[in-house]
Amino acid sequence: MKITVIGTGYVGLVSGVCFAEVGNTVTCVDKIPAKIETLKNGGVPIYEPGLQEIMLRNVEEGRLSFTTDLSASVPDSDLVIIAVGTPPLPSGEANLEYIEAAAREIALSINGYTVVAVKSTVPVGTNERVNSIIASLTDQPFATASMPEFLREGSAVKDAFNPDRLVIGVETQQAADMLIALHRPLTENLVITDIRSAEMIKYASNAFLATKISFINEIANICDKVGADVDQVAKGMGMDRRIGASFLNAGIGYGGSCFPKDTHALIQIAGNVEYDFKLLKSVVEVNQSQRWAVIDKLLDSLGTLSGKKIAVWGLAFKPDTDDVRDAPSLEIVPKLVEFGALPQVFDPVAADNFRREYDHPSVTYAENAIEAARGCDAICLLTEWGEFVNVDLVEVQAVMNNPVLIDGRNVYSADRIKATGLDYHSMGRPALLRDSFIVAN
Ligand SMILES: NC(=O)c1ccc[n+]([C@@H]2O[C@H](COP(=O)([O-])OP(=O)(O)OC[C@H]3O[C@@H](n4cnc5c(N)ncnc54)[C@H](O)[C@@H]3O)[C@@H](O)[C@H]2O)c1
Ligand SMILES: O=c1ccn([C@@H]2O[C@H](COP(=O)(O)OP(=O)(O)O[C@H]3O[C@H](CO)[C@@H](O)[C@H](O)[C@H]3O)[C@@H](O)[C@H]2O)c(=O)[nH]1
Repeated sequence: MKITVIGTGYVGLVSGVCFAEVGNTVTCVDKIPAKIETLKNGGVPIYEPGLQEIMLRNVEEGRLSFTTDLSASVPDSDLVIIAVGTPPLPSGEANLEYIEAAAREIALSINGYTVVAVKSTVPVGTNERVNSIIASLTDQPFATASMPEFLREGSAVKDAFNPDRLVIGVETQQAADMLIALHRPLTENLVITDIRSAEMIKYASNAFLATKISFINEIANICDKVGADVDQVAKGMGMDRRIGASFLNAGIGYGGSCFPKDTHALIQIAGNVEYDFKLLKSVVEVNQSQRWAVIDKLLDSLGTLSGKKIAVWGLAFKPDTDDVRDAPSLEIVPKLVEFGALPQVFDPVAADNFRREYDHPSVTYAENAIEAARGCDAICLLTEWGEFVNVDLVEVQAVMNNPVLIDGRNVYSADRIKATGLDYHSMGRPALLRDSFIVAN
């Protein structure tokens, strides 16, 4: 099958590589010449473990190419996938200008029967809008489809090749047959449904995962007060298959390019049909206040933050990515500065992206975890990179001015903390350091 993918962000690039790997001929298009230049030279404009190797192999074997010229590849394609951004508008609604522009460009280039599938996360009704834009600009035969993407940054390659399920929203059997054939090599778990339901599945999935995170974070806050351990609570809950163990890691809340944007968008989608999505509004509110828990714990430990050197470990919204979109660090570090603190920050790959979003003379950039900790009055771990998880805590304590460690992701065991004299604070694990705390793994 000949496929054009429009947009070379995470979704466009990873799905382009994935569909090439299973035997299709794929052209990835982006309107940013620098991105296409990087890709043509064998580079990857995003940080995604494992992607480059598969990408280069598919280029070498002639199944994958890159261009800025949409009109050159669309006419030959059986399938055109729209994977452009849908960033939030100030109202929280998804900005659909890139989707609509792509639909117009596709309409002017299609030649013969083509399926146009939207992979971007879009509100219910958007595929119908894409359909009417294309229909208004061409008399060529086409069908539209919704193919929401469920990959996670940092494990995008693994997710793309081992999906739990794939969702295909279609309205003709011909389009269904084509898209089933395309996805079968990846999984047997295909949900073939109508377009509106497919669009909704994506938002509902992200909103539910965000709900799990805010739920366990509130349980963590209660554990902090009643002297329990949220990790043990999550373990005990998660073994019930009706609940499931994943997405119950308490911490400083969710960030990234999807959960914050998509929860706000779903609240708006509901509001547009006069439905007040009370539960999801609370999920968002809990997530916001969870970020301040780090500051509260610092204030409890240090009294004041004015003039204090605070090491910040991790700036990316999660490990294994350089993405800082809606990262907790982008609110926590400015708040530290507002309180008069002097943050010493370190992230293995996201420091440049962070600095582009927030640059302040009070912030210094360290070369590694130990250098960030040197002379500090406290450390805040915001992202659970391996470098922080596996650090020698005895060495860390030795270089600090004052041994306070706020573990925003609950990564350290009781044994490791007890081997130090660190004044350790986690998110909902006050029971951890009690002598009577016994756990068997
Ligand atoms: N990032 C993720 O992990 C993820 C996962 C699942 C779904 N999604 C959804 O997928 C969509 C894309 O996300 P992303 O993070 O890959 O986006 P992104 O913003 O990183 O990349 C989008 C790319 O599309 C290009 N583009 C925009 N209009 C174009 C046009 N007319 N022609 C050619 N190129 C064009 C842009 O230049 C940009 O490079 C969003 O709706 C997002 O919510 C993202
Ligand atoms: O138990 C957990 C799990 C995650 N997080 C946080 O939640 C955020 C999102 O994490 P994750 O879901 O792993 O990353 P994303 O790449 O944002 O992926 C989500 O968003 C994508 C874009 O829509 C979807 O495709 C994925 O299925 C969905 O998991 C991060 O800040 C994590 O730190 C927690 O705090 N606790």
